[in-house]
Amino acid sequence: MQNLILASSSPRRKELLENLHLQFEVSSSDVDESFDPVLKPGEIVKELAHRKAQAVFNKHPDSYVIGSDTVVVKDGNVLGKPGSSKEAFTMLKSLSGTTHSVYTGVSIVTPENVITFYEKTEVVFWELTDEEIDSYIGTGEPFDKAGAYGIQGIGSMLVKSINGDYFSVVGLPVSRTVRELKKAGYSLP
Ligand SMILES: Cc1cn([C@H]2C[C@H](O)[C@@H](COP(=O)(O)OP(=O)(O)OP(=O)(O)O)O2)c(=O)[nH]c1=O
Repeated sequence: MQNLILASSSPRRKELLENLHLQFEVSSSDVDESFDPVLKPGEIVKELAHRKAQAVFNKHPDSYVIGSDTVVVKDGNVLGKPGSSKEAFTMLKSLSGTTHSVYTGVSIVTPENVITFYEKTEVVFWELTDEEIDSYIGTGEPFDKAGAYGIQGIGSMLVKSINGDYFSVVGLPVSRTVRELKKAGYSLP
């Protein structure tokens, strides 16, 4: 049985992979999450996902390791996690009443292969009043999430529609990940 590791500290990613009833461990390592701003968003999330997976693989070189990274992109600006309430407000205000893209990169590093891909999902937000934005920030939910919202939580109230994989917005495009894992040589139970 091959050893599977999710290289992530995100409780959401763990939960999404658990839904598949696969046996895996969780391990994360601090990687530098800075990126070259001239890169396209798909390349950024692939690079960061690969960095996360490779760092854990280096410590467990006989394992199958999955790393992932999510960013929100609005008008060419790449939004990560907000560092303050003010930044969360600016992010949510920019997303209000418009469409943005969520990019999630996934990298699978194994003793024989490296497979890295990304998924893009379009998300449409309702028009939000400043009061609605402030009260959402007051819930504390935005702070550990790219773009300052969580579609799976109270942030679901902000979302009018999506086009693409819901699970990718939450942080891991599970169905594509499993297909790529199989291609990488992982035997599903
Ligand atoms: C847009 C959006 C993002 N997110 C989360 C997914 C990611 O956890 C987070 C983006 O930060 P990431 O840097 O991708 O991940 P992370 O730091 O949480 O975890 P790790 O690097 O250890 O794997 O934003 C949601 O939970 N819901 C959403 O709707």
